[in-house]
Amino acid sequence: MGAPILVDNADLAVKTLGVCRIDSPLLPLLGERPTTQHYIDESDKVLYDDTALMISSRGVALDDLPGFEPAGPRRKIYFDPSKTRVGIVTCGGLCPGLNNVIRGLVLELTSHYRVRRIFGFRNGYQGFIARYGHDVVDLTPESVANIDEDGGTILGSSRGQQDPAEIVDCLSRMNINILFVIGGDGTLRGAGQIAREAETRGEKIAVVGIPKTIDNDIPYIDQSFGFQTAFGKAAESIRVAHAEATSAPGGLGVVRLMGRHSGFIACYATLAKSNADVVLIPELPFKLEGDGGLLNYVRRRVAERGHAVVVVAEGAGQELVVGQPESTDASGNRKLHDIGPELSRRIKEYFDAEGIELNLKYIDPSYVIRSVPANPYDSVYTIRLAHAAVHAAMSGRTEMVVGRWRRRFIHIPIPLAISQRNQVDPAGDLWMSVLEATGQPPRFE
Ligand SMILES: Nc1ncnc2c1ncn2[C@@H]1O[C@H](COP(=O)(O)OP(=O)(O)OP(=O)(O)O)[C@@H](O)[C@H]1O
Ligand SMILES: O=P(O)(O)OC[C@H]1O[C@](O)(CO)[C@@H](O)[C@@H]1O
Ligand SMILES: [Mg+2]
Repeated sequence: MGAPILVDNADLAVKTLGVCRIDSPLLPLLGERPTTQHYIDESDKVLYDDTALMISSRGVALDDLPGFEPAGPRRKIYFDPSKTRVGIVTCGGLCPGLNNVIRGLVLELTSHYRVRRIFGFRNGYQGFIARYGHDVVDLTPESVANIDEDGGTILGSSRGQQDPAEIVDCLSRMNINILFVIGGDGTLRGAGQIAREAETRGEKIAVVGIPKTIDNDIPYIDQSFGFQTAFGKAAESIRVAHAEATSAPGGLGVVRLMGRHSGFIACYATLAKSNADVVLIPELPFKLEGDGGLLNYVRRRVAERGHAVVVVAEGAGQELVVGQPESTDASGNRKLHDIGPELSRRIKEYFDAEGIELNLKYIDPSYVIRSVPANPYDSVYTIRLAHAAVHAAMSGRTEMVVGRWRRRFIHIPIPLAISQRNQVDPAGDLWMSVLEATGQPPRFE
């Protein structure tokens, strides 16, 4: 049986604004380097398939094998640096490393390419829209020098739909040639619209994204920046919950972590601090009642060990919260019901009804995990993504994001990056590791 063919070369082709005629200022650094494990030449590609079955199922010649365009500096670039004007914007929820990306972009643009004008647009896509009255910020090596020491984003962020035509009007008025967009799936949808609006008008504006998501829900990326910092911080809450639970009779810690549609934070935080007994993720519905239900399992676990810790991702068990109104945020994302308190209430009720002592401590680190500065791993990762984004934009790539696929830095067309959501695969080895670490059954049903 052949493996399914997921994408082909047409899906992976990145748009360019035109022929590159200008020698890159980085040329002296580039030399003649062959592709190795540590470097990939611009003429090469990073293969999409990496198993023999996937490759053989295509029945194609090597040239036709789908491969991502590698990131990195090009020998020829599209934009003349001395005349290039750049914009940077951050949108959506916070993520560790946003300031690192801004800093990395500014330093690479100025130090190597000698770009002179870089504008920071304030408060997400609102920053382009005149009626909001947000000033633009001049970004210089001096103004970004130490911003990586702080969480958040010096530019501010926002949610809420803005008109791509108005955004392109603004970019044209300001003669901006390159726009760097740092944001999640919604932001990248917006970035795609901006790139296409510019294209329709015949404007040569490169729109390059740096995908941001603590939920790690953007596909075709090994892991998103800030994710490691976020789950590391989340793991501290699991440790706290465990300490509380083990220090009281009938101790139970319930930890609610972010993750709307993807349970990666819950899984990784649990594996990082493997003393949770149960992990609940949005990808796997669960039943509370009955022999195979969660309540019975938690009761048994507390009886056997004297304590237990339950980790629940915010998008898990939404169907269990009834009678609350449905709503959306400014960007149209569904606002989730708060599963943490509801789950705690149901567990308490159950233990009360069974007449079993319970000392439940509820912990929700909430925004703490995403507003902290990037850890050293994410600091390295963000600066490398920023470098890759600058090289891509200067060479005229557009409607694309930078990413890392199997440890290689690559270019991903925006339509592909927003084509689906990255989720924990209940049949995959990550979830298997979670089951191994917690000892919980594969399903509560
Ligand atoms: N479907 C869409 N089409 C065009 N633009 C969008 C769309 N969804 C969101 N946007 C734009 O992207 C911005 C950010 O979107 P959103 O609030 O969904 O955050 P996000 O980028 O997905 O990040 P997060 O991971 O925090 O949700 C919004 O200000 C909005 O203008
Ligand atoms: O409260 P806010 O800022 O709208 O964002 C909350 C959401 O943003 C995220 O952190 C993603 O950016 C989700 O995990 C969370 O549900
Ligand atoms: Mg989103």
